[in-house]
Amino acid sequence: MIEMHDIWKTYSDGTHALRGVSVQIDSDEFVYLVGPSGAGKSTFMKLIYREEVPTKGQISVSGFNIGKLKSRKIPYVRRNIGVIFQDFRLLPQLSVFDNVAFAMEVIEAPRRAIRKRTLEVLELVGLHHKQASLPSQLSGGEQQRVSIARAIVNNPTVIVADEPTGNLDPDTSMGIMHLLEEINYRGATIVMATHNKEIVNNMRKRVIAIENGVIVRDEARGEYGYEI
Ligand SMILES: Nc1ncnc2c1ncn2[C@@H]1O[C@H](COP(=O)(O)OP(=O)(O)OP(=O)(O)O)[C@@H](O)[C@H]1O
Repeated sequence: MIEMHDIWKTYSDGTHALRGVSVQIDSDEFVYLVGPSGAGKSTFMKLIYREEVPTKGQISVSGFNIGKLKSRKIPYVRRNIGVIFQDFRLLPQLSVFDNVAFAMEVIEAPRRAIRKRTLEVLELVGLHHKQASLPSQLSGGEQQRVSIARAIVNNPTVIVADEPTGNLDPDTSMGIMHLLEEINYRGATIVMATHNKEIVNNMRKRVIAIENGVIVRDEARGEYGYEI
């Protein structure tokens, strides 16, 4: 569960990226975050995975008041949140297996558990057979599936995806969406920022629209609602 109460985010140059956002997202939800460029979507997501802290207001994720978290607790909370980016952000010198395993190594999981779980999530994303490849040897869709495997390997309760299909063609994008649906079905909350009208209109889910740092629309089975 994610709760924001009167969240304001003002960057150091005075930009008001979010202006009084209040929202509740339940544990089983899949939410699309839409809105024009510069509306505040990435900022909304960064507050969830604690890349940024709010200037004002309260935010809690899975019961943690993450705006006011003690620094020693940050790694513990972060492992409960998987993040997926448009540009994949894989480590180019590491194999597919090691890119995924790395996320478990940093939390000091036991070696055998790392091997078992890494192979399990690579199977889930359909890349078991590519475990020894380098990211540069994969297609864009395959690289995104590795980044999804990395995001879910520690069993997070929340997945934040910022334009996950932004660099992918329509067919590959649908494959990624089905994978995210499966992960949601298995119990993770998913918040996904997107400019992809077809996906939002074809896979009807809750849509939260942000404009100018304010939530202007919040619909249970919403539409994209913008022309581009
Ligand atoms: N680190 C920063 N310092 C100053 N201003 C920032 C910073 N990050 C974002 N902004 C500004 O905050 C506002 C919201 O940006 P944000 O990245 O959240 O928008 P967005 O909706 O994700 O846009 P896009 O769809 O283009 O990714 C914009 O005006 C942006 O220029």
